[in-house]
Amino acid sequence: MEEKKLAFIGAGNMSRSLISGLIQAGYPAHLIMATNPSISKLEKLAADFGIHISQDNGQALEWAQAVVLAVKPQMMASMLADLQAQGAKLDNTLLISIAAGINVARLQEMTGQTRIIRTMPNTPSLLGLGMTGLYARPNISQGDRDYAEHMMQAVGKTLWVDEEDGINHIIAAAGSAPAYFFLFMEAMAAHAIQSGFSEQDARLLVQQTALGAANMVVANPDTGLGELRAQVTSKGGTTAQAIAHFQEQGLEHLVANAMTAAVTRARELETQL
Ligand SMILES: NC(=O)C1=CN([C@@H]2O[C@H](COP(=O)(O)OP(=O)(O)OC[C@H]3O[C@@H](n4cnc5c(N)ncnc54)[C@H](O)[C@@H]3O)[C@@H](O)[C@H]2O)C=CC1
Ligand SMILES: O=C(O)[C@@H]1CCC=N1
Repeated sequence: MEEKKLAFIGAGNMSRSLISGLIQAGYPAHLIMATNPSISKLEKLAADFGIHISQDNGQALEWAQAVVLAVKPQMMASMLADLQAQGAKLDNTLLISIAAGINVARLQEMTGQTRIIRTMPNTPSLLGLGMTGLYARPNISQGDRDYAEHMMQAVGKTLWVDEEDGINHIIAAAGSAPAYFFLFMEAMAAHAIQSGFSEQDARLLVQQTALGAANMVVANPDTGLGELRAQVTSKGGTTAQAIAHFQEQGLEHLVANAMTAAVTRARELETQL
């Protein structure tokens, strides 16, 4: 991929995931910078990955050819206003936002520029197993689209959406979704512990099964998810009882409602931030 000088503004969980994935994929550390108000996270990033660090967003902007906007959505407006008050110029930089709930129109207002790509990654990017949605308006060049796509492909899979609201559905299906699986695993592990397993053994049982199930899905692209489930579910057996219980309790409905709640919140943020 093209190797631009790339700055991450906001050195939190998601920046760490992306930086780690990029370094593992061979992106040169000397072409990456991260900024944060507090030094501790920065020092850890520098120690772990050998990247440049700075507490000065203006310095990062001056240095970088592409900038990942990775602060919390609620911090974005003030962070960008501070930058502009310092006299920082945003015009010549490709801006790649990973923030939930801030649309391109709002980012244009906040930055006074239009070279913006909106993305929605997720934390498994840390391991190169991310899933990222991307959206760009028609004004964005193919070169900039390719750069953002290749950057995210270095840390996982990518999917472009044609309509910006598609990003909100990516949030529900991928950005927020690792947490759904963690919640499910937490519930399973808690019950396994109640059944007498040690914490360590409960975690082993759950994590190895989740890993195996995910790999079964990946290894069998032509087999439907329902079919994979059916292969585990012997007629009159134990799985059938568990699945029947999930279905009687409305699991599908619950999942759909939870995903809708994530989309609703993303849209709500878009009107507030
Ligand atoms: N955590 C996740 O799974 C995902 C998060 N996102 C988006 O990524 C963004 C960051 O989320 P997280 O990494 O989870 O949050 P985080 O809170 O871990 O990281 C944000 C970082 O920004 C720093 N920060 C605050 N003000 C700053 C400023 N003025 N200049 C520079 N840095 C500043 C904070 O100190 C913090 O380290 C959010 O906009 C979120 O919507 C997107 C996809 C997934
Ligand atoms: O919870 C959030 O708002 C962010 C966006 C997707 C994952 N974390």
